[in-house]
Amino acid sequence: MNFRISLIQMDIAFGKPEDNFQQAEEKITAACKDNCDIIVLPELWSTGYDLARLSSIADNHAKRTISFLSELALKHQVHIIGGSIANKKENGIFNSLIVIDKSGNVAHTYDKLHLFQLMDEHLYLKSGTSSGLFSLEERMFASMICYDIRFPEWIRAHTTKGAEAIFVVAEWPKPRLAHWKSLLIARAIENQCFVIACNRVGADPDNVFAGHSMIIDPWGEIVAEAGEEEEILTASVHLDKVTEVRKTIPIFTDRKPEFYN
Ligand SMILES: NC(=O)CCC(=O)C(=O)O
Repeated sequence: MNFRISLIQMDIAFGKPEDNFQQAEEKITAACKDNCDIIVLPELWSTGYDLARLSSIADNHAKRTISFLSELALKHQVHIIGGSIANKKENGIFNSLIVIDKSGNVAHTYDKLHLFQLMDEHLYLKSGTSSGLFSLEERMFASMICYDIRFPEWIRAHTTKGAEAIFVVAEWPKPRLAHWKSLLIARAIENQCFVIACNRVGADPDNVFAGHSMIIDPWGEIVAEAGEEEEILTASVHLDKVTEVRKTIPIFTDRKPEFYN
């Protein structure tokens, strides 16, 4: 099975949801002209890391985001991995990834598990408790948010349950670009799965972001890689490659989890 996937590598207006909703709509509409099956947005795409103002700009129970993305998904008949957004719930604000299927329904939500202290997430956000596992068109995937890629055991917990591709949404800063690339390639090789990673570009008051969104195949080869400017990166992903690589080097049958703790 093939999916044509478009990553929206965008700049994000700091703390300005109105501007970001408008540009997300324009970019999703542009990506859909290229006949993609799945669209991916970056982390915290509607607010950026304006954490100090989240109590006034976070989306209340993700209502606005869900209705906005559902309408676009239905209109263009496209699945949307809706990046992540600041999601205000009764018990705090979460960094929530939302997947909308092409019928406009919420297929999955995942609240970021590992909060990134270097960017103060632990001071403003609550850590999630949900799994990243989800399915679209009867294929299993996993969702991860940025810092999560530094936790191989968390990603492994999803590939042992059948995930064939990992979607990563990110606001990854430029000084650690080498880590971004190496970690994504390592996660693809060790899990023999596709890694589909959408980062942002531009800057906020504290960071300059790296871009270099990429799609990596289960052999660790880069299928497509963006530069450091705004871009819609589109490529086809052939999921049969996962089975092929897992047959060639059968790590999932050779592993000995009983020795790992
Ligand atoms: N937004 C994030 O989680 C950033 C993670 C990051 O920069 C890292 O080095 O890890």
